[in-house]
Amino acid sequence: MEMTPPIERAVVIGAGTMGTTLAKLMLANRLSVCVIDSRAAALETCRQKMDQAFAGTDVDTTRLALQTHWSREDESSIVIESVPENLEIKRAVMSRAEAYCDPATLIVTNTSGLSIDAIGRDMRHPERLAGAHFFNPADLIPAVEVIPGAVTTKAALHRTCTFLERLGKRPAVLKQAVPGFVANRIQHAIMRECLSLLEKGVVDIEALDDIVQFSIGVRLALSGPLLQRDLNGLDTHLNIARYLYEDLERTREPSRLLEERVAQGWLGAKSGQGFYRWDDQRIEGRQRRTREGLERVIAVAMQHTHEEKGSDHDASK
Ligand SMILES: NC(=O)c1ccc[n+]([C@@H]2O[C@H](COP(=O)([O-])OP(=O)(O)OC[C@H]3O[C@@H](n4cnc5c(N)ncnc54)[C@H](O)[C@@H]3O)[C@@H](O)[C@H]2O)c1
Repeated sequence: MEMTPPIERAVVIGAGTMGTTLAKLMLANRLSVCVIDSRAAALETCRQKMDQAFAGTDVDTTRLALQTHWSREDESSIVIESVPENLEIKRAVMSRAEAYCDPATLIVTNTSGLSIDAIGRDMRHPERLAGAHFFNPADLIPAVEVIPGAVTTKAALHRTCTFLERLGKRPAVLKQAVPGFVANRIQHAIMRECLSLLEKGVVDIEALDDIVQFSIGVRLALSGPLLQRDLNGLDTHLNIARYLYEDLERTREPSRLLEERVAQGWLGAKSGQGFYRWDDQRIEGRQRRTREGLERVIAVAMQHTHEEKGSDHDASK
């Protein structure tokens, strides 16, 4: 059987929010990484963030290359496209990728929900293109949704998953692509209902956040919704679904409340005002504590899942 060599080099396209944490993930896992961005300033910021993140550690940051131009790549490289969520920009990147990569180079797109087939429409070899949807920050969050296009080969999906596992990730393969994939569909379903409850005046902002965080939020850190419903009882869930669904928000349009806030420039932390008020100090503190907190929550969630797997195994003996 023909053997494909292991991936030794990651080429990340786009040095933005995601590209920077992707580079961090690669370096922390001792991989060479080349980050390509059309803006030199974005590359400079990426360099500063890597120096900051790995100062005083044994991580070799000389494995990081920052370029505004492409280099030739072979099958020991993976290209991870992480440019803005715009079909034209992503298609242009695919065309550059094909010009510089040999046909066996694996290419993945970090799109949050665009069609993989639409991104690969003009490619000569779209069979080696898959979706690999990371979550922010990519160096911390374990899950990665892996999405096949209509012509993606099983071998390309398998290579993508093997690569992700080597990075310590938990790749989960979708059977087919749907807009927003899985996680964003669920996140938007939750937010549609949250915004509807605010609009109807059922609850205020702080109370809503408190209820969600300290009820379903903390539970979801330990088990997925289906496993949780098993423990709760499917009959109980059905009884509630029977009377509740007719009252849930079903709008096909984004919430008016959201439209109004964005129209008046209330974009969240980056504009100083969203649902809450923000200043630089508050943002910095929140980001630092969130990162530290996430590390702890992820460790607890991993440990819990590990113990559960062990006890399931014991029970089946
Ligand atoms: N931000 C998130 O939370 C998040 C989470 C998961 C997935 N994503 C997805 O990841 C992708 C990137 O998102 P982001 O938030 O990092 O965007 P971003 O705007 O922060 O960064 C994009 C970078 O791409 C660069 N760029 C633009 N055109 C380019 C080109 N032709 N060649 C090279 N570089 C180019 C820009 O200069 C910019 O630095 C999007 O598809 C987004 O949907 C984002």
